[in-house]
Amino acid sequence: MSVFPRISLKPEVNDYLKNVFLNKELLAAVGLQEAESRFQRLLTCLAHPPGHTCVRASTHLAPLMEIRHKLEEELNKQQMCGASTGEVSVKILPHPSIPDVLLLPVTGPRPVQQLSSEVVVGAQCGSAVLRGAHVFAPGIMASPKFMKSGDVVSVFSDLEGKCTRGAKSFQGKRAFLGNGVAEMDRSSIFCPDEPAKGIGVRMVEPLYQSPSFDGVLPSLAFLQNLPSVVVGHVLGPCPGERILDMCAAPGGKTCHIAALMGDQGEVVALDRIRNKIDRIRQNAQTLHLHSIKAYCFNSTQAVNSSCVSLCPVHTAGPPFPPESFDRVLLDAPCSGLGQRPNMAVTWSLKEICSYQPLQRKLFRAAVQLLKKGGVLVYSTCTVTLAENEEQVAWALDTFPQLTLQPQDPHIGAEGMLGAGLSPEQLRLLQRFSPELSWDQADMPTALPGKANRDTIGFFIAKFLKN
Ligand SMILES: C[S@@+](CC[C@H](N)C(=O)[O-])C[C@H]1O[C@@H](n2cnc3c(N)ncnc32)[C@H](O)[C@@H]1O
Repeated sequence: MSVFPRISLKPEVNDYLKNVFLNKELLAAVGLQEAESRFQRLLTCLAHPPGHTCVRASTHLAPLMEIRHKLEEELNKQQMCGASTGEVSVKILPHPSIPDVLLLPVTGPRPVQQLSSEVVVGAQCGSAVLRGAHVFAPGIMASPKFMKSGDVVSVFSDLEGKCTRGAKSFQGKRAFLGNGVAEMDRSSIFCPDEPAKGIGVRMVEPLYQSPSFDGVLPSLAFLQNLPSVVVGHVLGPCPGERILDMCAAPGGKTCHIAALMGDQGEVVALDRIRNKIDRIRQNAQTLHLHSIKAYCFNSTQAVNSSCVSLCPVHTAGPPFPPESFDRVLLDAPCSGLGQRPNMAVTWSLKEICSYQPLQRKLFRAAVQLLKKGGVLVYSTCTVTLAENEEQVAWALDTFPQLTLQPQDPHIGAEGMLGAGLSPEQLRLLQRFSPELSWDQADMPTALPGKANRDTIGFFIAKFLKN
């Protein structure tokens, strides 16, 4: 049964994306029927959560199997206390080829009966609930007039952001997420004097079942999408190196890089949004990582060409002299169209298309800041050609000193046709394309086999500066 049949897009965005997936090169290679079918599968799978929860284990602090065991104990304890949404004992599997990844199955959609008492949450909160979270009070938009702690309610996601906070009911476009028990009265959730914090509704019958990780072994288990963990490994940082993470907040990849270096060396993390810098620092502290230096800075301006040899390299913050870093990660701001689950994108085509120029400005800075012989990794969590393969074609044209490099691990698909790249170049790219296997006979039905294919949409390119 398909509960959220398709992601909802503005018609102009739908047409744009359809043209991407039905581009001439791809049509010539796979034919109209297969290209159409991939696009339709994409729209369907984006609305559903991946079939697993991916945990990056802090193997710089403890061996993987010890973390796996502790996590199983904790999550099973939670279930026995009735605090979790699960019914059967939690089984955690190590990823077959990535040494710091643990996988937990997500099951669903399950048949759940809708109730008359309804709570409506924002779309972002709704996506988190579909991935195993409880409903946190700030995410609640509407609740019944007399809702008391202990009431059993059905939870819905407001797909178009049209529900006003504090509403008593909502009839707009929404999706059912499952049933839960209110942990707060309505008056506390919408208290005008003090913003509500903590769990507002504890999910007991979620449509998609997976353990809630709220506060579980925070220093040892970090929730991260599988392709994002792959990025850290592809970058391949070594102890003692100096690494730049140009768009770093909230710091998931920054912390992974520092962990892979055994916390030896320096990881410089930049982000242009001030309050997000605290998240990077908090995450670094929670994961006991000391080699991270986080700065609020616009990375398009991170190169200081006038201070080539004057500035002491390892002490100053941004801007940096050219060729300051051994490796650079550009995990670029993007249109985010690969994110799952995502039931509705309300952005206009203009917004979707606004990222390519910014990504190029950031890329120029990245190339300048990288030492000769250094590695640059470019990644996005979107599915357009304009932000992925076309950027690679532009980069290879603009910077003759860059060459594409093989990636390790390479567990996703190759790059997508449509940007004029050669078959050899496409093979060096890594695109996570859930639509290739969604609903197909060759999709493994169980973990760990399913994990590499049933991911968010994501793109990774690795360059060497010669
Ligand atoms: C895809 S998110 C990064 C996610 C992060 N790498 C992680 O793994 O946790 C992109 C980030 O780029 C930041 N950003 C956007 N424009 C920027 C700029 N000009 N300079 C620095 N950061 C920027 C955004 O604030 C956002 O946090």
